[in-house]
Amino acid sequence: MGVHPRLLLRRDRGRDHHHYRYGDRARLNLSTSAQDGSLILRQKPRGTLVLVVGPSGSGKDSILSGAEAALGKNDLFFFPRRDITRPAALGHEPYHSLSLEAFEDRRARGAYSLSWPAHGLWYGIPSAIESHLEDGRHVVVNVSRGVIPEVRQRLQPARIVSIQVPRETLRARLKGRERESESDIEARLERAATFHIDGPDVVRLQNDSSLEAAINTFVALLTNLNPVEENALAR
Ligand SMILES: Nc1ncnc2c1ncn2[C@@H]1O[C@H](COP(=O)(O)OP(=O)(O)O)[C@@H](O)[C@H]1O
Ligand SMILES: O=P(O)(O)OC[C@H]1O[C@H](OP(=O)(O)OP(=O)(O)O)[C@H](O)[C@@H]1O
Repeated sequence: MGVHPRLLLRRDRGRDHHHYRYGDRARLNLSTSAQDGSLILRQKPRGTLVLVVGPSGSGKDSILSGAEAALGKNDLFFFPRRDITRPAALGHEPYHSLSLEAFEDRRARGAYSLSWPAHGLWYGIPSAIESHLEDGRHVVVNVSRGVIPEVRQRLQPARIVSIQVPRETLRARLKGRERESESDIEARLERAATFHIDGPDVVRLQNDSSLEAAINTFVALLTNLNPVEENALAR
């Protein structure tokens, strides 16, 4: 005999509707009709995990921060803070700075949904994103291109927004940012060419003209997210 998943019932922060969950994927919303008081049962879609990826200096943080300014107060979206083993307040991304020891401890205790090393640092995305996704909220975050396979396996539906910038523009932007040394900049330019990102869940976003134009395109994409058909991903 097969094992049936548990049916979970929870009231959503005092609001006038309930969520039912059956197994990992099926979520049902039960609410009351304002017109005649009848009960309405709807399937609630899981939120999409939006990965902003691209080489160092391509504008990930700038585009994310513009989108957060536009949508951060909208309850349909969640923009998590990353944990980074980098000293505090280097650059404009509002991250949570911590020591390598503290990071390893948190990682061992399951505090991160995703984590990776890059540029001599460790990065972590808090595991809280998973309950936001389950609640139907879209989670938007800057990650390494290296975590894409894991996300495709474990955290569907996902959308990968790949930021595109010509190499010489990248070099000029990294110099202008004044966060890294010359040799760090060269290493980041080398790394820029090491990933090839493709698939039906990938959207390419050019950031070679004004930042405002790129932010507007990204915000339009976020407000029109449609899940990619799962069978398209399996191909
Ligand atoms: N469209 C753009 N035009 C001009 N400068 C930009 C543009 N997008 C980003 N920048 C600048 O380029 C630098 C790198 O951007 P940043 O957002 O830090 O990139 P990333 O997070 O991908 O490393 C920053 O100094 C930023 O202000
Ligand atoms: O594996 P890659 O795709 O090359 O990415 C490496 C790292 O670079 C980015 O971080 P961060 O925003 O701190 O660095 P950046 O500002 O220099 O891009 C990205 O979020 C990864 O953590």
